Amino acid sequence: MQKKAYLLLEDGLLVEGTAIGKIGTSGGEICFNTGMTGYQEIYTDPSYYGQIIVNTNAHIGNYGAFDAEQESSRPMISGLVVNEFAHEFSRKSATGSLQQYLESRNVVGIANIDTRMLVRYIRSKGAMNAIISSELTPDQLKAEIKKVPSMNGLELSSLVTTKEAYTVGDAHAAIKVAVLDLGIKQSIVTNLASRGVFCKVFPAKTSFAEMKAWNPHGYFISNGPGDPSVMTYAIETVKQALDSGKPLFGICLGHQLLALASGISTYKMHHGHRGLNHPVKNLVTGKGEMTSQNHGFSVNEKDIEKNANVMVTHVHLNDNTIMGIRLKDRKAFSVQYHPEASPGPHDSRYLFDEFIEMIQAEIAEPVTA
Ligand SMILES: NC(=O)CC[C@H](N)C(=O)O
Repeated sequence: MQKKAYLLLEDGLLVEGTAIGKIGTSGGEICFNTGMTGYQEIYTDPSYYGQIIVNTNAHIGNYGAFDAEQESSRPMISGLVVNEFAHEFSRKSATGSLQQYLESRNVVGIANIDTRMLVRYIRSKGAMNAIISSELTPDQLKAEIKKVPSMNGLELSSLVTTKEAYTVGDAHAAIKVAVLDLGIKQSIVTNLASRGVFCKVFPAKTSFAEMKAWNPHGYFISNGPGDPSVMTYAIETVKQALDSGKPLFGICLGHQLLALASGISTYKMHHGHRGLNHPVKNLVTGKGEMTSQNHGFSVNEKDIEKNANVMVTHVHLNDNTIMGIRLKDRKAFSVQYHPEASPGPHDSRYLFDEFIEMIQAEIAEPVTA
């Protein structure tokens, strides 16, 4: 017999389903991802820390779990909501079932939920907190959900960043990049290292001076969870990295921090973008890209209009939100979406090449002091 579970939303919507993963109670901000594949990469993306994920794909778990398909060492999500959950899996290389994977890693989930209804609900009401439980009554949950912190104003990177700095790639490579880990996805580092970059990944609160002492040719600012506007320590690091004149590239949270360091504010979106087929237009080349996205905050369009030093390079074709910026007086650029796309289409991987070309140009003709 499957155990009963409840999902309660902050505004009082209560839905009943069946327990998956670990028996327990867990709260967070509820958001949905429309990707049809790549569930394990999504659950282990540290940008999702503090969030309950609704997978819109109707079947989840069919291909089991596989150790190599992780974006970090463990699932980072606060909970999981699915429609039909596959307890059986059909892939030879799988290391186990998704149920075993979630249970052994303490992820609380709920299945047999009308996810289509739920997504339409979140889309109309906006982002909000939720709680899942396979042990508490609906009345107990009403008290419990009040303890879940709001994503607005929440700093989370320091909870998911690496404790110690580490290196990835060939130590004799011609290019060295200092990576600020605010909750980085492994495939971002892999994308840099596979292009011949020697990376040193630093903990979130590392001072700029410490990163500079390693003598990198460029700086990379990673993705990560939480509200960028309260990350004063990281905004300061980005400002100093910009002042150094060395090339800088930011992805997602790193993009938001480049904007904040340039005097442009960020805001919480109504319900965010999370999926694998978000259409983006590159305004420089005029080309379209299908992109992988996962963000709930965005860079303020109005502030950009007032800042002559910031050029918009990419926009979202569904809602015109800012998807990429470049500074006119610095070798610095960033995108709101995920060019490493794990999971997702590989249309935007050229951005890693552009970063490397920028570094090569700087090495050939340094403009830095
Ligand atoms: N993937 C990310 O880096 C997410 C950035 C930020 N936490 C947001 O939700 O917008």
